[in-house]
Amino acid sequence: MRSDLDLELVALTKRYGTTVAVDAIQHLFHAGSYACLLGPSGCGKSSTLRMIAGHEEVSDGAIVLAGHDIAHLPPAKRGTAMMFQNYALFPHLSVIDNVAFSLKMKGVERAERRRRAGELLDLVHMTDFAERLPAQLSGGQQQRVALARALITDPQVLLLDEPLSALDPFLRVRMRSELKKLQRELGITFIHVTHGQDEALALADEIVVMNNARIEQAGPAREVFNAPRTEFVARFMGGHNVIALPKGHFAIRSDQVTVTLPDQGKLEGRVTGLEYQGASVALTLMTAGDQEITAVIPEDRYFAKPIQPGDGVGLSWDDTNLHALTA
Ligand SMILES: Nc1ncnc2c1ncn2[C@@H]1O[C@H](COP(=O)(O)OP(=O)(O)OP(=O)(O)O)[C@@H](O)[C@H]1O
Repeated sequence: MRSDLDLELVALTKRYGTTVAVDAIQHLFHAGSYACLLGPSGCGKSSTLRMIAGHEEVSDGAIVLAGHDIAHLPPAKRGTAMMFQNYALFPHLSVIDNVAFSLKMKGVERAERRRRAGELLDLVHMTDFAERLPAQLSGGQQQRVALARALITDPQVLLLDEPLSALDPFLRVRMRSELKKLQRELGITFIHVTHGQDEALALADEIVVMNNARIEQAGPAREVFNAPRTEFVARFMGGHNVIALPKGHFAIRSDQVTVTLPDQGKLEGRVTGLEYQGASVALTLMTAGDQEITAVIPEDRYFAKPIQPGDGVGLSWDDTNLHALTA
């Protein structure tokens, strides 16, 4: 259902000289949703985000927020705010002055901007650090300050460029659940750029997969993971095999491939590799037709009847789990 605060990209294009970084993309971000722009390095994610923020000029197309084309407005007038990868805090300003900065630029008087900044610091649990300088904070704390600073303008859309990439893996997982919680509490649209599939699956209501300057597939996280439409999406999301069958190319999840006795499968193969993964075991198999297939088996099932590299096996699946690929 469309709402007044949706954000729509209409044939949005970015060219740098002869390089087309974003090629006439079309997309509707529903108001209040958490969207992840996902794709490999160089696919055009950051250029898209920066155009929405107003930090990159639009070559062609429109960016419609709340019914108005904001593509040519200055960043502060768009109803969007951006949180940068390196947080971009002012090193000489205290935490609270960093957060209040954009209100100062707008001419809001000191008492009011400190009150508002205090509220935002409370929201991100950083009240106790209000008078510190950014250099006296950990990476995770700096990130909270950067979030508060972006949110102080009351944006309808918060844009986050790889917000978790500077954090260590443990903190990354913790901060990602905090981001999700914050988005739910605020009820505004978050658009989060990442090249991490796990991050996108964990956070997004909607995943927008980009490849070569275009949107390859967009939809709810579960749908994009379970029903990839192209070979690129199947491989990039991971956890899938792409197999060529007489009727065409199909994706099937590795945990939906079963290993049988050699003459009982749909395809015959040989085990070429074996990886213990804790809860499961990943078997790499080469079919008679030279296709590499991975089967992920629960570890108890594997150890009840272990098979070894070199063993001949059959491979089977439920045909309803095959997803036809269009490219
Ligand atoms: N300022 C620029 N001048 C020229 N080309 C650029 C510029 N910025 C980006 N590009 C090119 O545009 C394409 C898309 O870049 P972009 O940064 O949007 O991709 P990305 O998906 O965000 O990549 P990454 O994950 O590495 O940040 C790339 O081919 C890149 O080299």
